[in-house]
Amino acid sequence: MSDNTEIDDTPDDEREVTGTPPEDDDHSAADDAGDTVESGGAEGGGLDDLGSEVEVESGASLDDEDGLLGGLGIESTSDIEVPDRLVDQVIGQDHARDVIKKAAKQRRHVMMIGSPGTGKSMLAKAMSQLLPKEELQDVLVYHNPDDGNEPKVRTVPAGKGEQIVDAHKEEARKRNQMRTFLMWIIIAIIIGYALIIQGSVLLGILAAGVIYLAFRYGSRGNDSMIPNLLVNRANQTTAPFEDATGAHAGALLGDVRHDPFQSGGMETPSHDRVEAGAIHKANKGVLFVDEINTLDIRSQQKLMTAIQEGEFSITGQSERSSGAMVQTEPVPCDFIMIAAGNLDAMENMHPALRSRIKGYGYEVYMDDTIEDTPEMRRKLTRFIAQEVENDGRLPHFDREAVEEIILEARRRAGRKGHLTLKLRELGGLVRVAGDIARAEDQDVTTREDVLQAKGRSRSIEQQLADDYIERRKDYELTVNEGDVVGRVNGLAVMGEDSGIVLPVMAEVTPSQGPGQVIATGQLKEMAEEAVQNVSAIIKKFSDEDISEKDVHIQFVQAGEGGVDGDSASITVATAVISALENVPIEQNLAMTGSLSVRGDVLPVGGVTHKIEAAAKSGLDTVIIPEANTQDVMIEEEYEEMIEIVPVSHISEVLEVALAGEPEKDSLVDRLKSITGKALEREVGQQSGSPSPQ
Ligand SMILES: Nc1ncnc2c1ncn2[C@@H]1O[C@H](COP(=O)(O)OP(=O)(O)OP(=O)(O)O)[C@@H](O)[C@H]1O
Repeated sequence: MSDNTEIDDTPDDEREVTGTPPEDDDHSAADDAGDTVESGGAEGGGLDDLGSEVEVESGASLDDEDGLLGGLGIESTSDIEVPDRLVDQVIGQDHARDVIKKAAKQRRHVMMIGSPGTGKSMLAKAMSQLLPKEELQDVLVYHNPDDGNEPKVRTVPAGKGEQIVDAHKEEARKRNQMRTFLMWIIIAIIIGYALIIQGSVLLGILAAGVIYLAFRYGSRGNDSMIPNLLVNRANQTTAPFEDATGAHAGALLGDVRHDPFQSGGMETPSHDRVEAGAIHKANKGVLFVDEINTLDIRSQQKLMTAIQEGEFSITGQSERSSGAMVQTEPVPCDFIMIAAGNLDAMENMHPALRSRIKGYGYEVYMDDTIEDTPEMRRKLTRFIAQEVENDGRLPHFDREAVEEIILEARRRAGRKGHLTLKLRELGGLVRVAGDIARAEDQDVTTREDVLQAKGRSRSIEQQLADDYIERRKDYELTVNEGDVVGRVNGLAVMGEDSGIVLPVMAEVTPSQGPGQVIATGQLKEMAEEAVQNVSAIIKKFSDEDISEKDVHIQFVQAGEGGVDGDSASITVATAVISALENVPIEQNLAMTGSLSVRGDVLPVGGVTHKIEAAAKSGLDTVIIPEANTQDVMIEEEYEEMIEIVPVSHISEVLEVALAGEPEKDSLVDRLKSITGKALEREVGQQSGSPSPQ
């Protein structure tokens, strides 16, 4: 199979998978051959062909589309042929891939916004492979005899530059040979004259020295005729790809080196000190700038000029250097720019540069996840093959190892029915697993290796979170049994992929003046909002008005972890109700959820990691928002350890979390007896807003 192979874009539910490759007269392999720019949105790899090309394992049927490998009948990833073109190696990101193909054809700029490791620079590189390499040019800088500080710039077809420089060098060499020959003749004559006619050896040596120096420095002029090959595109197999991420002005826009001698015959001619910037090296190719907002504003402005003009003179970037005196004629920089970054990058980039890209190009948002279909699982299998082949040293993965990686891709998606597209990180797992197998001299990487790799390739946050959980156990800080008034085990996330138990304590005291919410640190705002939201509910169901009391909230050891948004607001509300009513809370449970003013429990992020943290901390029940149930993808080992209770209303939270029976007619009693919908209605009426249907 090659990049020219048949491509199956048919949706899974429409395609019948059989042992023979699907036939498609309109899209034959020959159609794709030689297609440099447009592939009609098709993707290479032809994974659906695999069943016919590789031996199908007994029992592994291609009709088994629900299998983890999407029905692929392979024994290991070595049975998969990796497409040659980078654009065909991209997994998912269909929109971005189509845009790249279109933009390559139309020579448009592209802005790609999205999470790290989702394939932005890979696509940019892929674009450079789609551009015609016939247009590539070499750039030469020549000495300008009229103005030494304004070197001349000339372009020639790729490969010609070297020939021109060689020809000049040869000419200079011949001229130097002639001069040297002449010099020695003159020296011989002078020495002969001094010895024979004048009879003075000293005079002869002095005269010879003077002549030698005169010839030596006089001949330097010859070198100044040799042009400087600023951009050399000889032997280039694709259009250039230049990564200017984090480049300082000189590396981006070109520079002229300082010359300490500057005059007196020792100086280096200015054209020889000119250095190309990434914008010039990217001429006729792709300039990729990640985190574009980190470029200083001056560089962004100049980049904009370069985009507009398609050429940009090179000058010394340091004002105090002699290079600043030099400014070349305009140097071509006709590149396609791919600006990348996360959402912040977009907000902080120079508005004129942004509008330039917007006006003359495309903007793409990269996907973090993709729907989990048999087709995608087949592609993920190919991804593993790609990573193994690109590394060059790793053993291929057997079926079970591939299955384990696909399960991990599901887990990392954090969304039911999806697979992660943060493939750099997943590729990291593939490499660690492969390294483990290699260290053991295995022929293939097995499921065991992947499981070991998962343990080893934990992020810093995961390691910190586990350490934190262990330390809390050591100091017996995690309370996981009995019941306590005003204390609730909350849950928080650390980084992107780990959770911790974050207890919240509340105390309600009479206030001297108007009541306040007293909480410290960055969580103060969230605590205040949570208390405000719960106060409407409390007011409705009791004679208490907590706005007349001081509510103290403490996030125990919150400095060690983070709370995302308001994901601890049901925790705060429960702790406040418990403290106010003096009703204890079960300590064997933890909770996460966001509280609305009407008492609804709204979805939050990182539930899987939070649930796992609760299990690791020895808790046996966890309350999560009902809307998050579809996101739960905890590891098998935790499934037995913890019961997950989905809730949609604060009344259900209290039902589960409060210990013992509340006093008749108390706030808690009333709250517990009311269903979510009824409470919604009552609070809705109280606040004068219509209740939802
Ligand atoms: N969609 C994808 N398809 C195939 N491989 C991918 C994809 N996304 C990432 N990878 C793998 O991850 C590696 C890193 O991806 P890449 O550098 O393109 O990410 P990025 O989005 O540019 O990230 P960053 O913004 O951090 O530079 C790639 O070389 C490739 O191995």
